Amino acid sequence: MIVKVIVDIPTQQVDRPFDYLVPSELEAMIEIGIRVQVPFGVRQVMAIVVEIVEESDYEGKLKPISKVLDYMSFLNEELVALSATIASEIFTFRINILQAMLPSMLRVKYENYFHIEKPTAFLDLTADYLDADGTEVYASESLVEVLPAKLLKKLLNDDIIKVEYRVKDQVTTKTITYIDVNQTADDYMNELERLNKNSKKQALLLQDLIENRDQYIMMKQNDFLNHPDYNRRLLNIAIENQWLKKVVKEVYRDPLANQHFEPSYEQTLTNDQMQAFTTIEAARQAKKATTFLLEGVTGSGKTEVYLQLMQRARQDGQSAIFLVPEIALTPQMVERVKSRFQTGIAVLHSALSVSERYDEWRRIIKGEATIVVGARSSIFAPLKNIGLIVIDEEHESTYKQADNPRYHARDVAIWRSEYHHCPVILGSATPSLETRSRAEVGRYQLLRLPKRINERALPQVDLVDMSKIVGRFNNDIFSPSLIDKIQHRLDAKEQIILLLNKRGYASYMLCRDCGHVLQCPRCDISLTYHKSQEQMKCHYCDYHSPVPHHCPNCHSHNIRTYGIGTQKVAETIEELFPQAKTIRMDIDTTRGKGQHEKLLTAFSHGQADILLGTQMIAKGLDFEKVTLVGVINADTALHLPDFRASERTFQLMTQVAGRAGRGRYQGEVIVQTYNPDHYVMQLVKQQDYERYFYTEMQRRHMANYPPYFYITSLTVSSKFQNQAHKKIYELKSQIFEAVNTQQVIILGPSNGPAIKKNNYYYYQIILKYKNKDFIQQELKTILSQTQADIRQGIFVSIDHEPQFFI
Ligand SMILES: Nc1ncnc2c1ncn2[C@@H]1O[C@H](COP(=O)(O)OP(=O)(O)OP(=O)(O)O)[C@@H](O)[C@H]1O
Ligand SMILES: [Zn+2]
Ligand SMILES: [Zn+2]
Repeated sequence: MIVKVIVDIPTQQVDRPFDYLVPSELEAMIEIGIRVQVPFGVRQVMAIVVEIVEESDYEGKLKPISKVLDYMSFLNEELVALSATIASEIFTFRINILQAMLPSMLRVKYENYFHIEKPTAFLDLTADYLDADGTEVYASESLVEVLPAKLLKKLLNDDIIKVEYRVKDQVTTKTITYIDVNQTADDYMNELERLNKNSKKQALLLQDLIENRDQYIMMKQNDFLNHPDYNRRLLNIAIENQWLKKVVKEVYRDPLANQHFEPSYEQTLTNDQMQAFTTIEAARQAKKATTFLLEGVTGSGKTEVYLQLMQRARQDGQSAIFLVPEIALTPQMVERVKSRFQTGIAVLHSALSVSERYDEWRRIIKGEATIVVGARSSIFAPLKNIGLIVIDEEHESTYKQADNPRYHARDVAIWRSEYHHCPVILGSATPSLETRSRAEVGRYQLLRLPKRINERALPQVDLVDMSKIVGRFNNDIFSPSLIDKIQHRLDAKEQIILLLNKRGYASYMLCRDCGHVLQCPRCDISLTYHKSQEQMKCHYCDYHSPVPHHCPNCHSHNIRTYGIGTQKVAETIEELFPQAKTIRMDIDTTRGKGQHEKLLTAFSHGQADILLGTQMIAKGLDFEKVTLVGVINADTALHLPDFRASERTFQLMTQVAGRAGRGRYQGEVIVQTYNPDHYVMQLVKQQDYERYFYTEMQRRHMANYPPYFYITSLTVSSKFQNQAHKKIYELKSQIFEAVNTQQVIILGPSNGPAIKKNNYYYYQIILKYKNKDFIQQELKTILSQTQADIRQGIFVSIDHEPQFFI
């Protein structure tokens, strides 16, 4: 057997398959997508099997692979083939894509352990190879050395043993402590007779052990301790006297096992929903890889359409992928999927432990989970026979990976759909301009849900001009009209969502005497004030320092924080509405695992009147009693130097406004802004996505921005400013000479000082072009030079369709 592998060396020269011999004893372990270790030059490297062949074209003598690193493959043929396409489309190496496709737990240092699931079967089958009969001994990597690969494979396939990944130096296994009986009832009788008459509790326990001995067999320690007459001291005595013994067992926890989901049933679709449903369902049945844009206003029932379509796919034995922008922010969505389907769902959540995640992947590969819910990287879930891919809130920038490999989940979804001949749904109330314009020209099929469910009205949006308010009232946070509306809703016992738009905005520290702003010494930005930890922090690197009491520049004590944080707003709410209960959601209050969910559940159960938060509260929430949404500061991000600044502002405002009035009561929205005449604010007020789309398209057209032009950014970074500076100009002239400058517009680098992040200096140029053919080859050339650049300490990155700029 010969395998073709891609080695884990990200350079152009080796970005192709290499042939290796498989020693016959390892053949049984080989699968496509499995990681192996191979000799490469003078060293051993990791490699991924991309093809299994019988013969090689290679002239020389083939070397054998040294080791098999996995016991099961997390990739399949489809994904391995796709990795080549993606790599060439986004200017990176194939190994980078393959690595990104693997579950993240394989990217950390881990050890394999074997857990023996079926001891009897295990002992029967391995009797010829193992002399000891204790199964514990073999529950480690050493099993590989003792058993032939074929047998090992059989044990794994038949679930007799299971591989468990444990992160090195980190205990991830969860245990439960049991207590167990250690003597016979007669023995307990004897003990009771010998017992000092004053030991009442002990007597009670022994009495019960005599009468109900069976109940103490493998009893959970907690159950014992919860017994009203027992306590820890008693347990310790019982163990010392050997009446009882302790047994510690590992548990494999299904992250969703303890959660109960009320089953939800299919709703009768509205006419608009029905139309979308039947069109997409027809494409699925006809095995057409059509991409649909489901453009539906907030609360129009997009999710119900996804769920019913996934249900149909499942009924036909197909699988489905459902992508959400961020799992932690969308607990309600996960709950809706769970409660509809109950079983066979894998939720790929970054907060899962390594072993939990391993279990989820294994269920996907074994076909036990056919619906995968997750964020961006779940688009690589190794499902077979996909019948539908859904990308909810398709406009979110989180679908594009910000660092290498810079893939966009939407593109991957469309490629996969072509392989599986299945439809893709891109859903949003505010589609990205790229997507909406593709629907315009027919590359995607546009389906609309223009109305809310049950003909509910969209909430009324009012703009409040803050420039007329600041300084005239007691506080600069709430306008009188917002205060008025909040009071009104509180009186009516309805709920309120308040958004503090922190995008492009932070609290910094400024000296009132000399104007000095506290800066990060390693980066080019001001430090942000974090009240909860009383620290100044850098948002680019991990630099932090205590809050200074005097200005480091002029020593004045007149140094203060500027800008508002959620904490400050929460304090103001408390002053203004002492009777109201507020839940605050921001990075500080949601740090713990499951914390988002807890806060949102509390709010949905009516345990608070006001939900105050940053943009994390804008997405997908469906609370029926929310009738007022207040945006405290709408335009902090409007003037960022980014051509998508207004698009993002429009999307955020529309999304958050959409949280109001989803139930029986009419909703309203107050948007506080310093730019009430700005077209974005006007269109937010009118809640008119279509008008917004055409207006914005015109602006993009005039400035030659996407979707009229493609954009690729080239970023150079180095610890030495002059080196980075020199390199960016070299690249610029290299491109200038190689391409037709009628076809490719080169912008930058900007004349300002270099951006400095974490002690690296950054320069960027932007390429704009209408036709990829004019630039493709040159970008590949630049990619092929990167290895040589790295040796000189210069990092060049190519970002096709960047979401953010430096
Ligand atoms: N056909 C239907 N009949 C009755 N209720 C429905 C129907 N479809 C959806 N709903 C309900 O209407 C509400 C809004 O629907 P849903 O959350 O699916 O809208 P959405 O378009 O996904 O919302 P958003 O994009 O604003 O998050 C939900 O509470 C949902 O259960
Ligand atoms: Zn910094
Ligand atoms: Zn000063």
